Amino acid sequence: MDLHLENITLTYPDGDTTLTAVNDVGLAVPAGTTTALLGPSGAGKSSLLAVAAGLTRPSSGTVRIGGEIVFTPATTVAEATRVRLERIGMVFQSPQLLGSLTALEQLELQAHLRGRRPASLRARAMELLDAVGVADHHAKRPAQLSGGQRQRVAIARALAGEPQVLLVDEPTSALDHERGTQVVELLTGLARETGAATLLVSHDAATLATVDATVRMLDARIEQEAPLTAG
Ligand SMILES: Nc1ncnc2c1ncn2[C@@H]1O[C@H](COP(=O)(O)OP(=O)(O)OP(=O)(O)O)[C@@H](O)[C@H]1O
Repeated sequence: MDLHLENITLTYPDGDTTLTAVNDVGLAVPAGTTTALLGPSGAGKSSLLAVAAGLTRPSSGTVRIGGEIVFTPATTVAEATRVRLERIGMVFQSPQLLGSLTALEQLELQAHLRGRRPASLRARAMELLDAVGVADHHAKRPAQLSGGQRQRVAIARALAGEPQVLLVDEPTSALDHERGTQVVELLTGLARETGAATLLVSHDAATLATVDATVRMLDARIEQEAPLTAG
């Protein structure tokens, strides 16, 4: 489903005044496509992602998924949590896997928590681990995996909940250029395959050849929106 951020403003209290982290930002991510959010440190990227995830209430503006308003300044924590559980997948900069579970179990737990009951939960989880290239490691715990493998498991785990929207914070920061490019390519392909509207924050423009669009933030505003040329 499409993700729409409409007129999003987010301010934080800053002493006697307020700091505007996101200033009247509009952004549309069509279903099945990937948009990369670029910009210097402090531009407001993580703040915008937090609003899109319902982790932070916007000061003004609305977030829609598939046309339906899901987050506004009035959304309660309980409502936001429900929407996040049912509709949104998240991948954080550091993969935040559960230390005691194998790669396969991380996915099974996620699907279970989200009430997903595919005919064969295990088969679907294995399919996703295969899609991200770590099926051979399905029985390993996080400590037995490399940083890149953990990142891939985290991506597969986010998709195990069958999210309509996938939000990804700096997926390549712990990876070298080649692996970073592979992970972005993987995310772009999975978004297309699953129909998830994917928004990914990145510092590394060089890894973004396969995304559908890039958006640059500067001083809390969107600076430009341009489809990347193919290749
Ligand atoms: N919880 C908070 N309370 C107060 N100010 C905050 C908070 N979170 C972020 N800010 C401020 O909001 C602005 C935007 O920060 P944000 O983290 O969204 O930027 P960013 O583009 O993601 O930066 P980076 O690339 O360094 O992560 C910054 O000036 C930051 O100091």
